[in-house]
Amino acid sequence: MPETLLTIQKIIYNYSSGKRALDSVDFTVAAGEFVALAGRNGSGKTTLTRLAMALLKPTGGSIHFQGKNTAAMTPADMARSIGYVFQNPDRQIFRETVAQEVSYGPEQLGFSPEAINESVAWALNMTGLTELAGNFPRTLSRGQKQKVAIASAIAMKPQVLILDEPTSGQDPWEAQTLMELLTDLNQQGITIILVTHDMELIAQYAARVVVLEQGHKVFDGIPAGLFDGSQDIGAWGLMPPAVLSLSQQLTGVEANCAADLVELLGSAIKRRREH
Ligand SMILES: Nc1ncnc2c1ncn2[C@@H]1O[C@H](COP(=O)(O)OP(=O)(O)OP(=O)(O)O)[C@@H](O)[C@H]1O
Repeated sequence: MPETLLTIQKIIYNYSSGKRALDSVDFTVAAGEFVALAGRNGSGKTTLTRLAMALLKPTGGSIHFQGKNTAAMTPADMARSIGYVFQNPDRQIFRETVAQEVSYGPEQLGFSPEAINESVAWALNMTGLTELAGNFPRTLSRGQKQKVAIASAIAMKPQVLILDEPTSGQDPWEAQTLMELLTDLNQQGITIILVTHDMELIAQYAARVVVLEQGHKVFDGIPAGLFDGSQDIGAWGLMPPAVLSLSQQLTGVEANCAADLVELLGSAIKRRREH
């Protein structure tokens, strides 16, 4: 059985305004998972990930990483285990070249010069940025900047990567390339926690989805279980992916993505011709 990496137990978080953003949420993540964290605006997703990174301290409950209580840990401590990619890549890009940007984290963590070179080369290669190593990051496209942010996070060799809406503001092509990158990273053993509103991405890429609603966890299971009609997802501000609704109507079978729908329709047409 895969090792449990992150264990969030009965977490409560109140902002200083008195707003209770999370109320008794349990959330565990095992090594190698690809989990989506969904929920309407203000449901508590960012608060939960910021707690996991020790950027916030819980009002109640506990957070353990690999069995160790993180109460006394700082964001810098957590950065060794969990990489965080912000929604807006401009928030975390400030060095002169892509390579310098990506080497910043490993330098801060005290990697040896050899280890820095090795991890930067690996991270640039994984994200397809090797050719752009000498470029000025701010002149890159939004999708490329997002990849620089991901390269910077994975160069620290974290076990878990948390991404907050990484495809927002990207065209469908960039979004798909980015999701394929996350799938590759997951296959290389990096655990992925993806914060997203995008149900199409959840259906196509995530193995598990956790839904928050007004600071409560209301669903934790496989994406198909979220979209099979057994849950009142409209009450949580969610809509099933269009491709899934369409495939149910046209073929009576659920397709997770457009490619699956094309295949299902192709076989349905073939069967009809044969009869
Ligand atoms: N700094 C803050 N001070 C007071 N309340 C806050 C603060 N940050 C967030 N909140 C409130 O806490 C609740 C949860 O916010 P959070 O940002 O975690 O939600 P979210 O699901 O990430 O939303 P979004 O999808 O819009 O990013 C919301 O009601 C929000 O208004």
